Amino acid sequence: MVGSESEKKSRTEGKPWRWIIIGAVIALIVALTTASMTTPKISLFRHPCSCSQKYSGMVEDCCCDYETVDRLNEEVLYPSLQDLVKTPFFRYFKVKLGCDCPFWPDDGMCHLRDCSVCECPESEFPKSFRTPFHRGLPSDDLQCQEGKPQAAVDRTLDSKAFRGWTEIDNPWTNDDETDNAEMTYVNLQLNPEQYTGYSGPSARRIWDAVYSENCPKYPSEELCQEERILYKLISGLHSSISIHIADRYLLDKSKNLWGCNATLMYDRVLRYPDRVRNLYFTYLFVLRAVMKAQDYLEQAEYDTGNPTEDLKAHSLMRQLLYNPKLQAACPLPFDEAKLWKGQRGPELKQKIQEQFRNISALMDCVGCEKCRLWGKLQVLGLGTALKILFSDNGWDHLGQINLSNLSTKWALVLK
Ligand SMILES: Cc1cc2nc3c(=O)[nH]c(=O)nc-3n(C[C@H](O)[C@H](O)[C@H](O)COP(=O)(O)OP(=O)(O)OC[C@H]3O[C@@H](n4cnc5c(N)ncnc54)[C@H](O)[C@@H]3O)c2cc1C
Repeated sequence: MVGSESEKKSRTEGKPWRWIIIGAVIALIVALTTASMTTPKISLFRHPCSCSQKYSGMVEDCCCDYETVDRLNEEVLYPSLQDLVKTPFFRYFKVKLGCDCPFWPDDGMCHLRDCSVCECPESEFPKSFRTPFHRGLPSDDLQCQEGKPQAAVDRTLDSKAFRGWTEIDNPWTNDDETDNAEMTYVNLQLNPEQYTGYSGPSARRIWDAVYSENCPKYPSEELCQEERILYKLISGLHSSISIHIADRYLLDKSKNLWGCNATLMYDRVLRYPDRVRNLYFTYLFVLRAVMKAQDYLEQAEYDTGNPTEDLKAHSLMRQLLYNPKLQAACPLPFDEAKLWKGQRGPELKQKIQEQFRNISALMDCVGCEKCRLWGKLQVLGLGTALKILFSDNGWDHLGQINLSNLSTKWALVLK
């Protein structure tokens, strides 16, 4: 999978691939917060075959150009998000990790979540997973986990002072987040998005369902702008997932050596310009949601029970929201006011909302716990961005919402 040394070198020279990580910025700020926001030194623009293609001009359907996105990401968003995601407010994510797949409950995949949380026979379960603070890779003999042992989520929480989140409802997503009995907290810093070994029919089935049933392939003459946007959001998310897999790849299992798999990154994303463009699109869409929610994010309470860290989170958030470079260079990353205008507007919105809810529900069918965690987090981030941008009652309506998990989700998108 990994290319030759010279090939790899040529692919790793040049600009850092930082913007990608922010790409999901709005899965929002949530994805942001994670350790997965490392800085792969892959050059998007000087790849030997991708035709040293430099992306230029306006990002399609957006109001900002490629060069500006690259610059803002490198100078403002990426560094800010790196700090933000480490604060307790952003690093804890409340999630229902149970596998309640509503579409094909009997395909034998859903029991896998239990494997990773310890219903495997003791002999099958890596010892390292029983040690609360273990972070390395356990031996590779976990029979009942789809993917590999590294697919299991580390549920260690490192702060006793942490207060916990109040949940909110979102018409764009499927989860009932008020069902506390089934929710669990995860420290995202301990569970970076990375290669897990999850692939094959189960993974393929999810992606097929996402695209074919809920979000038809683009380009298609029959797609209107709103449908095209849904497709691009999902494709951008898919690119982001593939890039994270490539960025933190298990290069040598016997040595537990992790690093960037440049070949995989190229094969899955960089060689397809539309996948790269869709990543930029998703990035700007999420960024617009963050900027639209500026007042809300500024006034929100960042309260995890750790005053010093919470103050820091608030201050970092303010620095990000009021960054003069950001305001000047890209004041309106995406113009949501153009959408849902035609006669079919309300009907179309309902349809797309339902499709996105289906995609959200599909995350419960992902047969690898860590992939499910990140899939849910990022879809939640996108769902939050959709809610911010397309709420019927306008953004003020969201003033009643408790920020806690909302911002976590945003962080994800922004990652
Ligand atoms: C929600 C979810 C989360 C996942 N998280 C992880 C993870 O954290 N770690 C991990 O190791 N694995 C993860 N996986 C599995 C991973 O996404 C791949 O499915 C797996 O690595 C197999 O890859 P593949 O080469 O078969 O292509 P896949 O990525 O499975 O793609 C399937 C098909 O979709 C199309 N496609 C691919 N990319 C795009 C795009 N950007 N836009 C439009 N179409 C596209 C192509 O036709 C491709 O053949 C996840 C899967 C899902 C469904």
